[in-house]
Amino acid sequence: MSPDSAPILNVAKVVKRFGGFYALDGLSFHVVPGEILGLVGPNGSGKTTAINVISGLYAPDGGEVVMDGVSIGGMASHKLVHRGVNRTFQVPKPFLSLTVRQNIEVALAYGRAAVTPPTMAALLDEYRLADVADRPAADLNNVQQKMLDLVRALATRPRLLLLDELAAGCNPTELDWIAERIKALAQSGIAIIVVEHLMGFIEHITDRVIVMNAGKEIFEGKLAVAVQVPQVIEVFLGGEHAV
Ligand SMILES: Nc1ncnc2c1ncn2[C@@H]1O[C@H](COP(=O)(O)OP(=O)(O)OP(=O)(O)O)[C@@H](O)[C@H]1O
Repeated sequence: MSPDSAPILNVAKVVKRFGGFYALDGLSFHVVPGEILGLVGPNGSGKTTAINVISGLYAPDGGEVVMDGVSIGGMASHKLVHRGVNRTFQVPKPFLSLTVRQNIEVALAYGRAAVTPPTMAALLDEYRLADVADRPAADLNNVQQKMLDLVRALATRPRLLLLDELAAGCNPTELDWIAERIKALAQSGIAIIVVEHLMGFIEHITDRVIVMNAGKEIFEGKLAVAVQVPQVIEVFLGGEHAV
């Protein structure tokens, strides 16, 4: 990442309410092309809601989501895919009765028309799905389902990729491999926002993190610095541990 790059995404004072509850309460951050930004915070702090708003699943109730200078808050997910925004889900959502190959074919056909698509063979190979290419997605194990979810997103040629707990449930060898894949994607210029609870993984792959609590950012910077900030320690460990 070049720190001088213009942001691809600006999230400015975004609010998302469910009834009277503020899941996002004035959240602001930005991400630049080629950057891996971590969104971390305790359970319920609003990380997935932020991903859901940016990817068009929810319309914000306030504030602005701006991509390439255009306000995209509330834009439908399929339109955002064509602008280059795509995501993975905490619980992957492939077409279970379609084969792995068919799932990827759908995504390839749906992706940004102006950008040359990656080949099926490369996607299957790079994400270790070649052996199961002709099996229904329902047959895949957890890691394979997650990789299929990632490949479906990549097949649409995103410029902004949102990864929601992609690494959860993976063993250390798989984590290393996934970390290298994500870093390679960022090096190709994709801006990546990663939501994870695995702090070692986050430290290894991110350039910066936003620490969230109660729908707001309470820290922005390196994770190694974040873990020394009393307010961050307090939200992760509880008040009695704060220094
Ligand atoms: N559709 C919804 N309806 C009502 N409340 C919701 C909805 N989605 C999220 N919330 C609430 O908003 C808050 C933030 O949820 P969110 O899933 O964004 O947190 P999170 O930081 O991703 O948590 P986790 O780390 O456990 O995944 C939680 O209190 C959650 O219960």
